[in-house]
Order: sequence, then C-alpha cells, then structure tokens
Amino acid sequence: MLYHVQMTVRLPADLPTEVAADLKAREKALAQQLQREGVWRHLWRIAGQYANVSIFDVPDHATLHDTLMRLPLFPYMDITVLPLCRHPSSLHDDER
Ligand SMILES: O=C(O)CC1=CCC(=O)O1
Repeated sequence: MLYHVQMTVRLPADLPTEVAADLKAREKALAQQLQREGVWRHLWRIAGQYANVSIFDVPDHATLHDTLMRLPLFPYMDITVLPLCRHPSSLHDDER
C-alpha cells in the first residue's frame, strides 16, 4: 500500500546541538536505507518549512506505524498519514 506522509520536525530549542546533529545523522541514514529498500519511495522538502512530504510503500497500516516509530526524529515530529489507493483516471499503474 502507498501512504502519503507529512512530517513536520519540531526540535526543542534547548536540545543540545550535538544531540540534534546525532538525531539528524541517524534519521538520514535510516531514511536512505529505507529508500534503497523501496519502502520510502519519495522524499520531498516542503519549501520554507522544516517539513517533508513522503510516499511510503509498505504492506499495511501496522507496518507503516512501526516504520515511522523507528525514525530517530519520531519523538520530535508531527506526522499526518493519508492512505492512498489507485485513482480511476490515473495513467500510471505503479500504485501497489
Ligand atoms: O528533515 C526532515 O524533513 C526529516 C527527515 C526525514 C528524513 C530525513 O533524513 O530527515
């Protein structure tokens, strides 16, 4: 199943710089691993915001939940999820 996921990062202002840098580095490593595995299909920055729009390809809601909870920045993100299904007018058949 495909999911549209919006993540807005809200790091506390008093979070030590080195802690924030470690979280971001680990987030990047896992995000790139999940992209290589075909799970994190798209990752786009929302211009002007510390936020992204992503497309995840996972078997079900529970797997998406578990995947999002693995993200190092999970405790510091507001996340909204929209489950997607094929639009009858779409020319693209890569929705799984
Ligand atoms: O910067 C973000 O939008 C949060 C994030 C998701 C994957 C990543 O590397 O950073």
